[in-house]
Amino acid sequence: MLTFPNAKLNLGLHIIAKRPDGYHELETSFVPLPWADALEVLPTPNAAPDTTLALTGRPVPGALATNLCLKAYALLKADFPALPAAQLHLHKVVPIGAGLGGGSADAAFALRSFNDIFGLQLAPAQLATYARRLGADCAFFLENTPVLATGKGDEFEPLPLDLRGTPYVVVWPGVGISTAEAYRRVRPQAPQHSLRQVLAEPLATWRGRVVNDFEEALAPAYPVLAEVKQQLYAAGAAFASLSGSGSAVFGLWERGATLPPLSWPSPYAVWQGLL
Ligand SMILES: C[C@@](CO)(OP(=O)(O)O)[C@H](O)COP(=O)(O)OP(=O)(O)OC[C@H]1O[C@@H](n2ccc(N)nc2=O)[C@H](O)[C@@H]1O
Ligand SMILES: Nc1ncnc2c1ncn2[C@@H]1O[C@H](COP(=O)(O)OP(=O)(O)O)[C@@H](O)[C@H]1O
Repeated sequence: MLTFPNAKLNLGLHIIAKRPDGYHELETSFVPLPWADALEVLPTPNAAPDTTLALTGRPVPGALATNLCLKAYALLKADFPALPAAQLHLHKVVPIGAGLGGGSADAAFALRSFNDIFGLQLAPAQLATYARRLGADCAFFLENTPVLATGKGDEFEPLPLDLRGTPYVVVWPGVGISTAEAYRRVRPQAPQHSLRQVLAEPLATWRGRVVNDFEEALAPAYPVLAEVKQQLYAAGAAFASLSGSGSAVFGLWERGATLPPLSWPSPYAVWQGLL
């Protein structure tokens, strides 16, 4: 089974409080971004006993066993001991440590592939429970529709936000930022605006009102983030922001606008198109 685990963008991100379990209470929104890895999951040929993962494309740091695709398999195997072995191939495209949720997307798509090819018949709510155990934002990628996320960023409500056809540019500035490190730099605070309310207003009104709290917290250590954001505004973006805990910065243009030619230094990675 071949799937294309896509990335996400965060539109606004309020870090409201630190919880007793060490996680943070959030308010954010997730929208799917059509920038994707490719993940093939097959039953092993001749019923070979071991699950394998071949990696191509962008290097994924860490030991193979820590790859979220294999962690997804291990989680199901613990509950379904008779689960046959699988042969996985992940072609990594989405930058890592980018705030684009690439690892979480791989995990969610892997869970769904195991469910389908091995006929586990897990209902959507059961798959979401497994996904939450793999990462706070992982369950978003099962439905992949715009949501407002609260709690640890794992409780979702549908968001009536239709950005289809909106031109976007996503810039990864050649450096990854660990999510845990980014949270350590933030001072939680109550938000000034209700994100749901501000996102209900036109894109043209979002600048300065749809706020990602990680931007201020990361600015001293990563000045490149503000530089890229400024360049996107200079190029005519209606709204620009850091995604999640960074390091990717994106710009959104009004529907029908033509994206200007933009050039970025190596080793930046850039993706653009229509949402
Ligand atoms: C920041 C966000 C915003 O959408 O996304 P990314 O920028 O990573 O894509 C998410 O909160 C990331 O979700 P996810 O990447 O699934 O996080 P996890 O693997 O569960 O947690 C990684 C680490 O981030 C911190 N963490 C995560 C979520 C949260 N609500 N509070 C936290 O403090 C914890 O230190 C945790 O150990
Ligand atoms: N399949 C995977 N793709 C990307 N990162 C993965 C994967 N499996 C495990 N990881 C680990 O997850 C971390 C980054 O996850 P990722 O979701 O890309 O971060 P972010 O959401 O901030 O972009 C890294 O430590 C990386 O080694």
